[in-house]
Amino acid sequence: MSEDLKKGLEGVLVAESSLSVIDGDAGKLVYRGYTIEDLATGASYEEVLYLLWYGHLPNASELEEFESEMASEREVDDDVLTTVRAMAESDENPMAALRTAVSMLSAYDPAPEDADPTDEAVNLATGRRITAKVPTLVAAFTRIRDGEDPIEPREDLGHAANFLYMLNGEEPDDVAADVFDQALVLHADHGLNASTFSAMVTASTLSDLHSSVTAAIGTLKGPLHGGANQDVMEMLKEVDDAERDPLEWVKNALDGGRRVSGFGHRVYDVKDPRAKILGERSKELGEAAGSVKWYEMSTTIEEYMQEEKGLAPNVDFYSASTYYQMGIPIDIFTPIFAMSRVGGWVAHVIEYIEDNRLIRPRARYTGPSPEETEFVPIEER
Ligand SMILES: CC(=O)SCCNC(=O)CCNC(=O)[C@H](O)C(C)(C)COP(=O)(O)OP(=O)(O)OC[C@H]1O[C@@H](n2cnc3c(N)ncnc32)[C@H](O)[C@@H]1OP(=O)(O)O
Ligand SMILES: O=C([O-])CC(=O)C(=O)O
Repeated sequence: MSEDLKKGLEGVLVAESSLSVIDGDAGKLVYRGYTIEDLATGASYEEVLYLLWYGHLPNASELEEFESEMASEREVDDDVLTTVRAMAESDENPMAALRTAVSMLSAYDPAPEDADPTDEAVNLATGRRITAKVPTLVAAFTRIRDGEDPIEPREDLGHAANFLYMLNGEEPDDVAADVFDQALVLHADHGLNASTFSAMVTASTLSDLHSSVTAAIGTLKGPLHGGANQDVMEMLKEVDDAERDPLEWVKNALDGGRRVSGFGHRVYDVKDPRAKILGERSKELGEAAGSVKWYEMSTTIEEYMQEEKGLAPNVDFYSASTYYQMGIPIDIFTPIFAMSRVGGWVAHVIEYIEDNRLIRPRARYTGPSPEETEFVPIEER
């Protein structure tokens, strides 16, 4: 075995996957053969879930049946809502609350306790239930935290529109529902990103799907991964509130050795194709509201980061101002990412464990050898 050390597993191939592929030089993303641009403009989040989970785009009747199955699974048990309330009232971090709530869902899930963890039909049904319930958990947490009562899901709305309805208490207009649905499509899958890999590591021990998704949520939470969308908006707000020059803020951050959230990527060397689409949405939302200040601030920073650091924006950079202009609270930007990516986590787990092998890399040992140490019993230390 080669002793080459690949810190952060950069470039290491660990699995085969037919789910999504990234061309990091050209800035292209494809789900099962379909470009992200075609899917973002032509397919709903439910269609993309179907594509990822069942291997092909649904026809009209397949989609209708799938949408109604998903919609019928949205409600969560009262015990789970009680725990969500306790976490919201004690101001728990929204991603931590989501991680706990998803873990708790398993206690109320109808899948048999002794189900074979590699049973695809069981995993598809469980994955569908988890994916259907995540928006209900996020909306309930946010409303309770903001001093409002949670709103029950509706079955007659699509996945995106129903979430906005549960969040705001009123049906979204078509523009809001479309922009949000598109954001869900764009975030659904992205190769072996850290949270997906985390889900796969858990699944590879033949653990259960709730455990995999719980592990993935914990991984997505970090600021180097999904947590960056919240950090981007906090940066833009800080600059705006203090009426500072955005470039002065960015230079200061870089001079202080800090990273600018929303820039850089392990796989893309050029602008993330999702950032291109979300940038357009951010601009359109600004134009509709009569001010493109968030978009302009973002493009100013983008140009500077590209010229000075050679770093291009990733998906989190423009999702931030898109969500903000839709009135979504900043600290649920990352739970919204999870709401979409759960589809990808489920798909990768099912794909990987079909031909499972325990994921277990090695570390190069740099500690002392037994010749360099002498064991001393505790009473003599
Ligand atoms: C959905 C997603 O997960 S997209 C990514 C979201 N995360 C962020 O936006 C956080 C900011 N970005 C980053 O921290 C990184 O670009 C990552 C974590 C996304 C990718 O990291 P890696 O591929 O491991 O690159 P690595 O961390 O080795 O960085 C390479 C160099 O670029 C620099 N760099 C990378 N990103 C940034 C950034 N956003 N701001 C400033 N410098 C950066 C690093 O400091 C490093 O410089 P050095 O070689 O002089 O030390
Ligand atoms: O692929 C990655 O490393 C991070 C990312 O953009 C994503 O998960 O969407």
